[in-house]
Amino acid sequence: MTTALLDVSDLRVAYPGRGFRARPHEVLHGVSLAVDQGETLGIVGESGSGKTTIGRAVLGLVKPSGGRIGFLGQDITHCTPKERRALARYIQVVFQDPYSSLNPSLTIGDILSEPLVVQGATARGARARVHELLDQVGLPADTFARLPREFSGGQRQRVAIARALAPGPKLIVCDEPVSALDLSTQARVLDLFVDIQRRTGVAYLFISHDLAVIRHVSHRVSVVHRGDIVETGPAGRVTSEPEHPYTQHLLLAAPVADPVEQRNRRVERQRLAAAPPTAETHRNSPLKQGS
Ligand SMILES: Nc1ncnc2c1ncn2[C@@H]1O[C@H](COP(=O)(O)OP(=O)(O)OP(=O)(O)O)[C@@H](O)[C@H]1O
Repeated sequence: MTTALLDVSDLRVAYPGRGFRARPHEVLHGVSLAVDQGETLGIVGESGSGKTTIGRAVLGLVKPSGGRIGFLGQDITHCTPKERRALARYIQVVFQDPYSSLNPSLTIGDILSEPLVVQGATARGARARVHELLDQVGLPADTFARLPREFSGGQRQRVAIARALAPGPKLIVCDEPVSALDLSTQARVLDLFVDIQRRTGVAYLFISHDLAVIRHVSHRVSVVHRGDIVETGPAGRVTSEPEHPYTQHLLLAAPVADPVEQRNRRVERQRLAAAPPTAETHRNSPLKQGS
């Protein structure tokens, strides 16, 4: 049996309650998922469902109240700060906002060199590696000496991707990495993620509220609803023939260009809301035919 790269089982996270004697508020109720080497697991769900909290727990940014997070067979649920710093060599992150995630006073060259020098690279070695990374994410060599403010959102997100790639990680947690970008830039950046994975074999835990984005990049998809995973399966199947009523609702709520299709979906959504589907109604659903 091969060990999954990331193996999360029965993960629970509770945030502190607000106010005097308020009780902790549990937002993940026992989430289990696994990501294999070189695989993309998409995490999709509505706002507030707990997607970001899953990513933050994997990154060690929130403390689980229960469950286990394994990485290459090691238990990383409760790491010390020192162990967490060592793990940064293997687990990296790309956040949503390319504007706030880069230090505005450093050149791109310095931003990208820093993690390499921390790992022990010489200034010359780091410089050569940064040029390689810029090339890998499709940015010109003169990017090195420039500041983040000189770049568009899409270009900044390419810098953020290069920074995540710098230590040669095995897993990147991507938290809504294209949702601040316009549609055509989104498509190019998503293609870049796919291309980088082909070349490097890195795995992604890819978080998005957008089913179309998730479908584009994922091998498998887990659907999160109110702190639980309600469905996991191959991306094509989950995003076109969902089994769980919540995923069906999510698919019907996604915007489509064709106004007739949009109307059909609205009617189907209302029907689903009025009567949760049985196996029979699901078989006859328009989702099974058109999407
Ligand atoms: N630091 C925090 N303190 C208290 N509650 C929090 C905190 N962060 C998130 N929550 C709550 O936890 C729940 C899950 O939030 P989370 O950000 O994980 O959801 P999400 O699916 O990523 O949503 P979005 O797509 O809007 O970011 C929400 O009810 C949210 O209000």
